[in-house]
Amino acid sequence: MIALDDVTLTYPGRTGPVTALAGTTMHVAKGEFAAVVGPSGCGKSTLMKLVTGLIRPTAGSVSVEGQKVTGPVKVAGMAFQHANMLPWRTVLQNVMLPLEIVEPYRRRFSREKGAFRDKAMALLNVVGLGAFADRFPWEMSGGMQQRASLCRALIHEPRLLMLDEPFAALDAFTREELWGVLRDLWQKLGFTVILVTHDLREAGFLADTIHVMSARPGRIVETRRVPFPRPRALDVCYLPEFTALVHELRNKIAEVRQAA
Ligand SMILES: Nc1ncnc2c1ncn2[C@@H]1O[C@H](COP(=O)(O)OP(=O)(O)OP(=O)(O)O)[C@@H](O)[C@H]1O
Repeated sequence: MIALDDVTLTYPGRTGPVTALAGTTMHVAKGEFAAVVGPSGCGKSTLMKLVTGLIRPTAGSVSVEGQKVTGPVKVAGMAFQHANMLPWRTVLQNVMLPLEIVEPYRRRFSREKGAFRDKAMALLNVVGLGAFADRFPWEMSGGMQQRASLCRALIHEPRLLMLDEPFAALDAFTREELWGVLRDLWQKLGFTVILVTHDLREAGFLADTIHVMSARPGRIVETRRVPFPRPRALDVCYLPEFTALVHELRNKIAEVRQAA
């Protein structure tokens, strides 16, 4: 579904060119949950921008669903570390926002507002926010806002969900709660995911495949399949095999940081 082949990305930079990625190759199958981990500044966000078509590769190719990426990718939904809810809109209105912007929903919006509203409410119910639809974001906790942000990313039924450290700003308990929310949404809706994270336990719990990047200029130095069967419960994180996986990933990242 997603293919990066031998991708190089060089930013012009204010004090001279900065090569963020060099020779990056990564493939993600349809419906797969992929995680990308690596040292700080290795180009993870750059990789996300390339897949969503916000920037073009300097060399190599990026394709989504067999189509070369040449501009913003319509099949993708996105969520980031900060929920970035619009404070003057209620939670429900925030979740419905993409339907006012993204075609083909945009042209149908005024006619089908009732049906769209039902769709947004259904998603809010899945993430446990049904009763909070008419609240404003500033009346809710960070975890609740991040749940709403996942709904907003999924409201236009994207086939690809791009997540750039979506839970990094949350406390450990809320983060684990949200892992469960994301796991359930993914199992129910079947989209493909690329999750950028610094949290190796998060990657191990959620992903089918974990791609480890080298220090800048980033490339994928290892791809690990996560062997734990699904559906996964949080208990999986306490298995010795899980701890061993996290250790191996941590060692690999330490190694690539030292090599930089
Ligand atoms: N617009 C830009 N111009 C110049 N350099 C940039 C630009 N954007 C990113 N970079 C540089 O490219 C490298 C990769 O950046 P990127 O944000 O993709 O890394 P990252 O892995 O997401 O970082 P982090 O883990 O800290 O979030 C960094 O060294 C960064 O300083």
